[in-house]
Amino acid sequence: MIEIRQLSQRYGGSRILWDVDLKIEQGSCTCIMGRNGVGKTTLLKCLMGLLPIAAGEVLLDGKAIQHVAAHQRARMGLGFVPQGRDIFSTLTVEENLQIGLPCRRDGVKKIPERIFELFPVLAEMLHRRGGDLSGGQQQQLAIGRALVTDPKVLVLDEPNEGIQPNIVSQIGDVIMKLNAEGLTVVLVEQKLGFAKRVGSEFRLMEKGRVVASDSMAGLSDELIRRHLAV
Ligand SMILES: Nc1ncnc2c1ncn2[C@@H]1O[C@H](COP(=O)(O)OP(=O)(O)OP(=O)(O)O)[C@@H](O)[C@H]1O
Repeated sequence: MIEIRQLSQRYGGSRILWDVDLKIEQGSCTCIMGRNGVGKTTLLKCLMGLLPIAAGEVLLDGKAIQHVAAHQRARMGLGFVPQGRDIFSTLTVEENLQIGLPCRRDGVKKIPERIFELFPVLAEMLHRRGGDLSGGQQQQLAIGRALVTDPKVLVLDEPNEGIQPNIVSQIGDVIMKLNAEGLTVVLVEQKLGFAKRVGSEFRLMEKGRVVASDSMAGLSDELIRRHLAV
């Protein structure tokens, strides 16, 4: 479904991603893991078209999209929940959700009820300003906003960073439910327990390269010790 081939990326003079090869299978929940600074966020931004790439290919359903603009990738079915959430703090919850509507391929102009079934708190807070929500509520709003686009793939960058445990657990439930319904999920995740709970696949990064790829059951103690332990 998604294939990244020989992708390289640099910030100015420093090279961040080195010949990254990565496959994401349709219907999987793939966790991209690795220590701080190995290039996980940079890789997601390259996938989403938010950063230019120096070399390589990004394919969605066999079609090369590395030159396609970010807003068009959203229309093609890539939904993104960025690190830090990027909620519009002066807009209401409803307005934040409506931002996703123009990306829909089916022309639906109303926020689907499903979003409020998944995250009831968003219905309760509909007319509050985004900036007035707690961190956990903002994260639910960011996921809701991505789901409003009706994505084929939901891409999340550390959705649990700085969030209280009961909301982390709710977010995990929602991700697993959506994945069980067929939504492909790509997730940058540092929390090992969460990754093991929701993920079906892992991709391990070290110094700008993917160094191990397998089903989650194959994430051995040795790989954890070598590439994840701090
Ligand atoms: N805008 C930028 N300009 C220059 N260097 C950057 C920029 N953004 C990130 N970097 C550097 O690129 C490298 C990879 O960063 P990236 O954020 O992709 O890693 P990460 O694995 O997502 O880390 P974290 O888990 O801390 O978010 C780091 O060395 C970082 O300092």
